Amino acid sequence: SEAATSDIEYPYSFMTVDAEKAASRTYDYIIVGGGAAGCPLAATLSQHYSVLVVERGDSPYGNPDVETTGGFFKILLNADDYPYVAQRFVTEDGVQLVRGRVLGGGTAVNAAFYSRASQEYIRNMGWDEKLVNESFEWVEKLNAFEPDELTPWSSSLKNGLLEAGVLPYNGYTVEHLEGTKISASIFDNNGKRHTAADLLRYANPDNIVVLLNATVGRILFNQESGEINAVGVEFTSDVDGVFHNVSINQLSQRSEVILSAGTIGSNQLLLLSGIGPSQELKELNITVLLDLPFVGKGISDPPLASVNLESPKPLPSVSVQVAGILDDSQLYIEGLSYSIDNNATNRQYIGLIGSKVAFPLSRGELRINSTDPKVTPSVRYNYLSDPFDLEKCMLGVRVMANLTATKSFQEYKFTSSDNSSTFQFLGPALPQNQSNNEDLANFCRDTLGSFFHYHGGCHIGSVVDEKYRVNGVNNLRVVDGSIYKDSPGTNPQATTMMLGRYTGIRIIEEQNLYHSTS
Ligand SMILES: Cc1cc2nc3c(=O)[nH]c(=O)nc-3n(C[C@H](O)[C@H](O)[C@H](O)COP(=O)(O)OP(=O)(O)OC[C@H]3O[C@@H](n4cnc5c(N)ncnc54)[C@H](O)[C@@H]3O)c2cc1C
Repeated sequence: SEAATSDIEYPYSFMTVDAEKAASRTYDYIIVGGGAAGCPLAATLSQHYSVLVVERGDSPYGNPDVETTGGFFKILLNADDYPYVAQRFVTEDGVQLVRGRVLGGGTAVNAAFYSRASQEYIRNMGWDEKLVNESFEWVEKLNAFEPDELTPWSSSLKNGLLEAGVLPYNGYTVEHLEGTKISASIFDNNGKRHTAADLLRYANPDNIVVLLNATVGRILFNQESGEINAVGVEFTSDVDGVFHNVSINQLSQRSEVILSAGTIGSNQLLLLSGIGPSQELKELNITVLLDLPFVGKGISDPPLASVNLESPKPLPSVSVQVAGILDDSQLYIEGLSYSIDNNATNRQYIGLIGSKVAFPLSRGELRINSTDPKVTPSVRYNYLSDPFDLEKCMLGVRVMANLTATKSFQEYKFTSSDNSSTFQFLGPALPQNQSNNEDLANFCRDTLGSFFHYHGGCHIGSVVDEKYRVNGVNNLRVVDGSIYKDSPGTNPQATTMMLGRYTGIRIIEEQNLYHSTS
């Protein structure tokens, strides 16, 4: 399919595909990637500084796959052909994942569940709790909606969790609370998705340019008196097909390039720019700018075990509305329903229950094996390699078995001619005997998947400092899910959008401090 052309009307006056024009001036901040973190960060910085966002994907607005609830499943099925809104990749472990390739990033292609990280996580990140709360509220004003009703599958899940003892019942809340809760969705009650791109409504339109269909290939630097300074980025535009360079305002000492290209994209861009483990870079003939051995190391993705039950009655396709949080927040039980078109007359309705190990100890690594920024690097998460993760996964399978044994799930059984009723599974059946550890472990391995909450690789300390500035380089920060060593536990988008806003405010504060002391 064709890339966007300049005559498409965008809802924001500052969105453009005119690469030449966008690159013809300098900016205080160049943000690479307009995803969950990049959009709120850009909107916030534009209140005081000039900002360019360079996003490889197109606009999410007017795209029914992005904007409607049913689109989510289509995205998962169709994620492949360039330049579709999602890009499929398969990890070295063999798990199929996708990445957003559209303004809004993951928030434009995800399962929409909106839930804040726990107070404990916020404290462990060293974040200021007051500013965190204000930043969450800022996001939620535009992007978080209380569902006015639960769909049949979500109701069964909620009631089943309560019957199975995942207590207390916390009702509707965006807070992280142990027990069973309904949380917000980034779909509103008319079924319209609100991506992180909506947070650009907060931007100062005179101070921001959002360039679409433009893929950054590397960061540009100058080196003076032994210092490495980021000065801009090089990108290619899908519209004019040529390379462009764009620079930060080098007269201002505080201008920066900020990577918000997501866990895969930000690690990849550091490596493509010569910042990373020197041996790996040399193997690809990339000139080493800075040997930073931990770039791409320690990445992680919470493993998921799941069961797919066929439903005897139609179920609407819906994303996640309910979560059971248990075992000291180590386990998250969530579910959704979808349908499969077998042929014109036969539609299969499926309810999925997934159990996620929230804080896995297994770690992996990301390596580039191509110098083409459009090619997803090779990633290995080593899912379930740590015995702790397997143990937690097995516990999750027991919970799912208890859940399906509750009254609330009996209506999903099929009755046979001899009047016996059984579940029909799409994929592996839940183990019959929950005390057989081997069966439980096999179920974890056979159904191994992901809710796409992968993160890490630019960890605080080893790659970036506590303000997310890349160690050993001036004017370069990373602000997105790649800074998380541990996952936010819950589904990460709320925390990552909050992080964009939070860091924007922090940068403005740093600048004010700088101006008032200089
Ligand atoms: C299928 C799926 C379902 C999910 N379900 C949920 C859910 O229900 N709830 C939840 O909380 N979270 C969910 N998530 C996770 C959540 O969406 C992500 O954690 C979050 O979007 C990550 O934010 P980020 O800012 O780190 O990266 P992203 O949001 O991925 O943003 C990165 C952006 O950078 C752009 N980019 C990358 N490389 C380049 C480059 N070289 N040049 C220019 N631009 C570039 C990308 O196109 C993208 O727009 C899901 C994710 C997926 C993929």
